[in-house]
Amino acid sequence: MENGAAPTAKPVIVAIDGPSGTGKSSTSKAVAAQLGLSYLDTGAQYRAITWWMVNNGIDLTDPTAVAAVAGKADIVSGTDPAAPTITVDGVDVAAAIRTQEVTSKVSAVSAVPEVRARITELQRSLAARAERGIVVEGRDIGTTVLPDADLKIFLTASPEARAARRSGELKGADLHATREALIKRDTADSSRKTSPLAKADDAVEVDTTELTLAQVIECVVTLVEEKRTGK
Ligand SMILES: Nc1ncnc2c1ncn2[C@@H]1O[C@H](COP(=O)(O)OP(=O)(O)O)[C@@H](O)[C@H]1O
Ligand SMILES: Nc1ccn([C@H]2C[C@H](O)[C@@H](COP(=O)(O)OP(=O)(O)O)O2)c(=O)n1
Repeated sequence: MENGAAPTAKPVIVAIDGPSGTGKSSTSKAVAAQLGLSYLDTGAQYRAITWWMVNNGIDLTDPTAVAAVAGKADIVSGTDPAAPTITVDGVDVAAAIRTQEVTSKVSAVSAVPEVRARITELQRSLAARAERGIVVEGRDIGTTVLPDADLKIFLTASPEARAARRSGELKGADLHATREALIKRDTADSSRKTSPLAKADDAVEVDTTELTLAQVIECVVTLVEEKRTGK
Protein backbone atom coordinates (compact mmCIF):
# COMPACT_ATOMS: atom_id res chain seq x y z
CA MET A 1 0.00 0.00 0.00
CA GLU A 2 1.20 3.48 -0.81
CA ASN A 3 1.22 4.82 2.75
CA GLY A 4 2.58 1.57 4.17
CA ALA A 5 -0.55 0.89 6.25
CA ALA A 6 -1.64 -2.72 6.58
CA PRO A 7 -4.83 -3.55 4.69
CA THR A 8 -7.83 -3.29 6.96
CA ALA A 9 -9.33 -6.71 7.69
CA LYS A 10 -13.11 -7.04 7.57
CA PRO A 11 -14.51 -6.91 11.13
CA VAL A 12 -15.35 -10.37 12.44
CA ILE A 13 -18.58 -10.91 14.37
CA VAL A 14 -18.74 -13.86 16.77
CA ALA A 15 -21.98 -14.84 18.56
CA ILE A 16 -21.73 -17.04 21.67
CA ASP A 17 -24.98 -18.27 23.20
CA GLY A 18 -25.97 -20.82 25.80
CA PRO A 19 -27.49 -21.26 29.25
CA SER A 20 -26.03 -20.02 32.53
CA GLY A 21 -22.69 -21.44 33.67
CA THR A 22 -21.64 -22.91 30.33
CA GLY A 23 -18.64 -20.55 30.19
CA LYS A 24 -19.93 -17.84 27.82
CA SER A 25 -18.47 -14.83 29.66
CA SER A 26 -15.06 -16.31 30.45
CA THR A 27 -14.68 -17.78 26.97
CA SER A 28 -15.89 -14.67 25.13
CA LYS A 29 -13.66 -12.31 27.10
CA ALA A 30 -10.56 -14.45 26.54
CA VAL A 31 -11.26 -15.03 22.84
CA ALA A 32 -11.83 -11.30 22.26
CA ALA A 33 -8.64 -10.40 24.17
CA GLN A 34 -6.54 -12.95 22.24
CA LEU A 35 -7.86 -11.82 18.86
CA GLY A 36 -7.93 -8.07 19.55
CA LEU A 37 -11.73 -7.86 19.26
CA SER A 38 -14.32 -6.00 21.33
CA TYR A 39 -16.48 -7.89 23.83
CA LEU A 40 -20.13 -7.48 24.83
CA ASP A 41 -21.89 -9.21 27.73
CA THR A 42 -25.58 -8.85 26.80
CA GLY A 43 -26.70 -10.54 30.03
CA ALA A 44 -25.16 -7.59 31.89
CA GLN A 45 -27.40 -5.23 29.89
CA TYR A 46 -30.54 -7.18 30.84
CA ARG A 47 -29.33 -7.22 34.43
CA ALA A 48 -28.73 -3.45 34.27
CA ILE A 49 -32.25 -2.65 33.07
CA THR A 50 -33.61 -5.00 35.75
CA TRP A 51 -31.53 -3.19 38.38
CA TRP A 52 -33.00 0.14 37.21
CA MET A 53 -36.56 -1.23 37.41
CA VAL A 54 -36.01 -2.59 40.93
CA ASN A 55 -34.44 0.73 42.01
CA ASN A 56 -37.37 2.67 40.62
CA GLY A 57 -40.02 0.52 42.27
CA ILE A 58 -41.52 -0.83 39.03
CA ASP A 59 -43.95 -3.74 39.51
CA LEU A 60 -42.05 -6.49 37.70
CA THR A 61 -45.03 -8.84 37.77
CA ASP A 62 -46.83 -6.42 35.42
CA PRO A 63 -45.38 -6.60 31.87
CA THR A 64 -47.34 -3.46 30.86
CA ALA A 65 -45.67 -1.45 33.64
CA VAL A 66 -42.25 -2.81 32.61
CA ALA A 67 -42.91 -2.07 28.92
CA ALA A 68 -43.97 1.52 29.71
CA VAL A 69 -40.51 2.37 31.12
CA ALA A 70 -38.37 0.14 28.88
CA GLY A 71 -36.70 3.16 27.27
CA LYS A 72 -35.94 5.13 30.42
CA ALA A 73 -32.59 3.80 31.64
CA ASP A 74 -29.44 5.01 29.89
CA ILE A 75 -27.35 1.84 29.66
CA VAL A 76 -23.75 2.14 28.49
CA SER A 77 -21.49 -0.89 27.97
CA GLY A 78 -17.70 -0.60 27.71
CA THR A 79 -16.48 -3.26 25.28
CA ASP A 80 -12.78 -3.65 26.15
CA PRO A 81 -12.40 -7.37 27.05
CA ALA A 82 -9.61 -6.50 29.51
CA ALA A 83 -11.92 -4.18 31.47
CA PRO A 84 -15.59 -4.45 30.49
CA THR A 85 -17.81 -1.84 32.13
CA ILE A 86 -21.52 -1.18 32.55
CA THR A 87 -23.24 1.98 33.75
CA VAL A 88 -26.86 3.03 34.18
CA ASP A 89 -27.51 6.77 34.05
CA GLY A 90 -23.78 7.25 34.64
CA VAL A 91 -23.64 4.99 37.73
CA ASP A 92 -21.23 2.01 37.72
CA VAL A 93 -23.49 -1.01 38.35
CA ALA A 94 -20.99 -3.81 37.66
CA ALA A 95 -21.37 -5.22 41.20
CA ALA A 96 -24.99 -4.22 41.85
CA ILE A 97 -26.30 -6.25 38.86
CA ARG A 98 -24.89 -9.52 40.28
CA THR A 99 -27.04 -9.64 43.44
CA GLN A 100 -29.46 -12.53 44.06
CA GLU A 101 -32.34 -10.07 43.81
CA VAL A 102 -31.42 -9.00 40.26
CA THR A 103 -30.58 -12.59 39.24
CA SER A 104 -34.00 -13.81 40.40
CA LYS A 105 -35.86 -11.04 38.55
CA VAL A 106 -33.95 -10.67 35.28
CA SER A 107 -35.85 -13.41 33.40
CA ALA A 108 -39.21 -11.67 33.96
CA VAL A 109 -37.89 -8.31 32.77
CA SER A 110 -36.05 -9.74 29.77
CA ALA A 111 -39.19 -11.57 28.59
CA VAL A 112 -40.95 -8.25 27.87
CA PRO A 113 -40.82 -7.51 24.10
CA GLU A 114 -40.32 -3.73 24.55
CA VAL A 115 -37.29 -4.41 26.77
CA ARG A 116 -35.82 -6.79 24.20
CA ALA A 117 -36.39 -4.35 21.33
CA ARG A 118 -34.56 -1.60 23.23
CA ILE A 119 -31.62 -3.76 24.31
CA THR A 120 -31.32 -5.46 20.91
CA GLU A 121 -30.97 -2.05 19.27
CA LEU A 122 -28.13 -1.14 21.67
CA GLN A 123 -26.41 -4.45 20.93
CA ARG A 124 -26.62 -4.02 17.16
CA SER A 125 -25.24 -0.50 17.28
CA LEU A 126 -22.29 -1.58 19.46
CA ALA A 127 -21.54 -4.47 17.08
CA ALA A 128 -21.69 -2.15 14.06
CA ARG A 129 -19.22 0.27 15.70
CA ALA A 130 -16.59 -2.37 16.60
CA GLU A 131 -13.81 -1.61 14.13
CA ARG A 132 -11.97 -4.93 14.31
CA GLY A 133 -15.01 -6.98 15.23
CA ILE A 134 -16.68 -8.19 18.40
CA VAL A 135 -17.52 -11.25 20.45
CA VAL A 136 -21.11 -10.92 21.69
CA GLU A 137 -22.42 -13.39 24.27
CA GLY A 138 -25.98 -14.04 25.41
CA ARG A 139 -29.04 -16.12 24.71
CA ASP A 140 -30.39 -14.93 21.34
CA ILE A 141 -27.37 -13.43 19.60
CA GLY A 142 -27.05 -16.03 16.83
CA THR A 143 -30.81 -16.36 16.33
CA THR A 144 -32.04 -12.76 16.57
CA VAL A 145 -29.55 -10.02 17.39
CA LEU A 146 -26.82 -10.84 14.85
CA PRO A 147 -28.20 -13.56 12.55
CA ASP A 148 -25.45 -12.78 9.98
CA ALA A 149 -22.59 -13.32 12.47
CA ASP A 150 -19.46 -14.83 10.88
CA LEU A 151 -19.33 -17.53 13.54
CA LYS A 152 -21.99 -18.79 15.95
CA ILE A 153 -21.17 -20.95 18.95
CA PHE A 154 -23.70 -22.59 21.28
CA LEU A 155 -22.14 -23.66 24.58
CA THR A 156 -23.75 -26.38 26.71
CA ALA A 157 -22.78 -28.29 29.87
CA SER A 158 -24.58 -30.62 32.26
CA PRO A 159 -26.68 -28.92 34.97
CA GLU A 160 -24.37 -30.48 37.59
CA ALA A 161 -21.24 -28.96 36.04
CA ARG A 162 -22.92 -25.59 35.62
CA ALA A 163 -24.21 -25.52 39.20
CA ALA A 164 -20.79 -26.52 40.53
CA ARG A 165 -19.15 -23.68 38.57
CA ARG A 166 -21.72 -21.13 39.77
CA SER A 167 -21.61 -22.17 43.41
CA GLY A 168 -17.81 -22.04 43.22
CA GLU A 169 -18.21 -18.33 42.42
CA LEU A 170 -20.87 -17.60 45.05
CA LYS A 171 -18.88 -18.51 48.14
CA GLY A 172 -20.76 -20.89 50.42
CA ALA A 173 -23.80 -21.19 48.12
CA ASP A 174 -25.73 -24.44 48.43
CA LEU A 175 -25.12 -26.64 45.37
CA HIS A 176 -28.65 -28.05 45.23
CA ALA A 177 -30.29 -24.62 45.57
CA THR A 178 -27.95 -23.17 42.92
CA ARG A 179 -28.82 -26.02 40.53
CA GLU A 180 -32.56 -25.55 41.06
CA ALA A 181 -32.37 -21.74 40.57
CA LEU A 182 -30.31 -22.19 37.43
CA ILE A 183 -32.74 -24.73 35.93
CA LYS A 184 -35.67 -22.44 36.76
CA ARG A 185 -33.99 -19.51 34.96
CA ASP A 186 -33.09 -21.70 31.92
CA THR A 187 -36.72 -22.85 31.67
CA ALA A 188 -38.01 -19.26 31.81
CA ASP A 189 -35.42 -18.04 29.27
CA SER A 190 -36.07 -20.96 26.87
CA SER A 191 -39.86 -20.82 27.03
CA ARG A 192 -40.52 -17.08 26.66
CA LYS A 193 -42.32 -16.05 23.47
CA THR A 194 -39.96 -13.32 22.26
CA SER A 195 -36.50 -14.44 21.22
CA PRO A 196 -36.01 -17.36 23.61
CA LEU A 197 -32.68 -18.98 24.48
CA ALA A 198 -32.08 -21.24 21.47
CA LYS A 199 -29.32 -22.66 19.30
CA ALA A 200 -29.24 -21.16 15.80
CA ASP A 201 -29.40 -23.80 13.05
CA ASP A 202 -25.95 -22.79 11.83
CA ALA A 203 -24.30 -22.60 15.29
CA VAL A 204 -21.49 -24.95 16.31
CA GLU A 205 -22.47 -26.68 19.56
CA VAL A 206 -19.67 -27.21 22.09
CA ASP A 207 -20.39 -29.33 25.18
CA THR A 208 -18.02 -27.94 27.84
CA THR A 209 -18.87 -30.43 30.62
CA GLU A 210 -15.60 -32.32 30.32
CA LEU A 211 -13.48 -29.50 28.90
CA THR A 212 -11.27 -27.05 30.77
CA LEU A 213 -11.83 -23.35 30.16
CA ALA A 214 -8.49 -23.23 28.29
CA GLN A 215 -9.69 -25.99 25.95
CA VAL A 216 -12.94 -24.18 25.19
CA ILE A 217 -11.07 -20.93 24.48
CA GLU A 218 -8.65 -22.72 22.15
CA CYS A 219 -11.52 -24.41 20.33
CA VAL A 220 -13.32 -21.10 19.70
CA VAL A 221 -10.13 -19.23 18.69
CA THR A 222 -9.40 -21.99 16.16
CA LEU A 223 -12.93 -21.76 14.75
CA VAL A 224 -12.63 -17.95 14.37
CA GLU A 225 -9.26 -18.28 12.66
CA GLU A 226 -10.63 -20.91 10.28
CA LYS A 227 -13.46 -18.54 9.35
CA ARG A 228 -11.02 -15.68 8.79
CA THR A 229 -8.81 -17.73 6.49
CA GLY A 230 -11.86 -19.14 4.71
CA LYS A 231 -11.19 -22.81 5.56
N1 LIG B 1 -14.86 -25.31 30.92
C1 LIG B 1 -14.87 -24.88 32.18
N2 LIG B 1 -14.44 -25.66 33.17
C2 LIG B 1 -14.47 -25.25 34.46
N3 LIG B 1 -14.91 -24.06 34.87
C3 LIG B 1 -15.36 -23.22 33.93
C4 LIG B 1 -15.38 -23.58 32.55
N4 LIG B 1 -15.87 -22.55 31.85
C5 LIG B 1 -16.18 -21.59 32.76
N5 LIG B 1 -15.85 -21.98 34.00
C6 LIG B 1 -16.07 -21.24 35.25
O1 LIG B 1 -17.46 -21.31 35.53
C7 LIG B 1 -17.95 -20.07 36.01
C8 LIG B 1 -19.08 -19.56 35.13
O2 LIG B 1 -18.54 -19.22 33.85
P1 LIG B 1 -19.11 -18.01 33.01
O3 LIG B 1 -18.13 -17.75 31.93
O4 LIG B 1 -19.51 -16.87 33.88
O5 LIG B 1 -20.44 -18.69 32.40
P2 LIG B 1 -21.73 -18.03 31.73
O6 LIG B 1 -21.30 -16.68 31.19
O7 LIG B 1 -22.11 -18.99 30.63
O8 LIG B 1 -22.78 -17.95 32.78
C9 LIG B 1 -16.73 -19.14 36.07
O9 LIG B 1 -16.24 -19.15 37.40
C10 LIG B 1 -15.73 -19.77 35.14
O10 LIG B 1 -14.41 -19.51 35.49
N1 LIG C 1 -29.09 -12.15 25.09
C1 LIG C 1 -29.61 -12.31 26.31
C2 LIG C 1 -28.77 -12.33 27.44
C3 LIG C 1 -29.33 -12.49 28.68
N2 LIG C 1 -30.68 -12.56 28.80
C4 LIG C 1 -31.35 -12.63 30.10
C5 LIG C 1 -31.69 -14.03 30.52
C6 LIG C 1 -30.66 -14.37 31.57
O1 LIG C 1 -31.18 -15.24 32.55
C7 LIG C 1 -30.30 -13.03 32.15
C8 LIG C 1 -28.91 -12.87 32.73
O2 LIG C 1 -27.96 -13.26 31.78
P1 LIG C 1 -26.44 -13.57 32.20
O3 LIG C 1 -25.72 -13.94 30.94
O4 LIG C 1 -25.90 -12.45 33.01
O5 LIG C 1 -26.63 -14.79 33.14
P2 LIG C 1 -25.51 -15.77 33.68
O6 LIG C 1 -24.20 -15.04 33.71
O7 LIG C 1 -25.49 -16.86 32.68
O8 LIG C 1 -26.00 -16.18 35.00
O9 LIG C 1 -30.48 -12.08 31.09
C9 LIG C 1 -31.48 -12.55 27.69
O10 LIG C 1 -32.71 -12.66 27.82
N3 LIG C 1 -30.93 -12.42 26.46
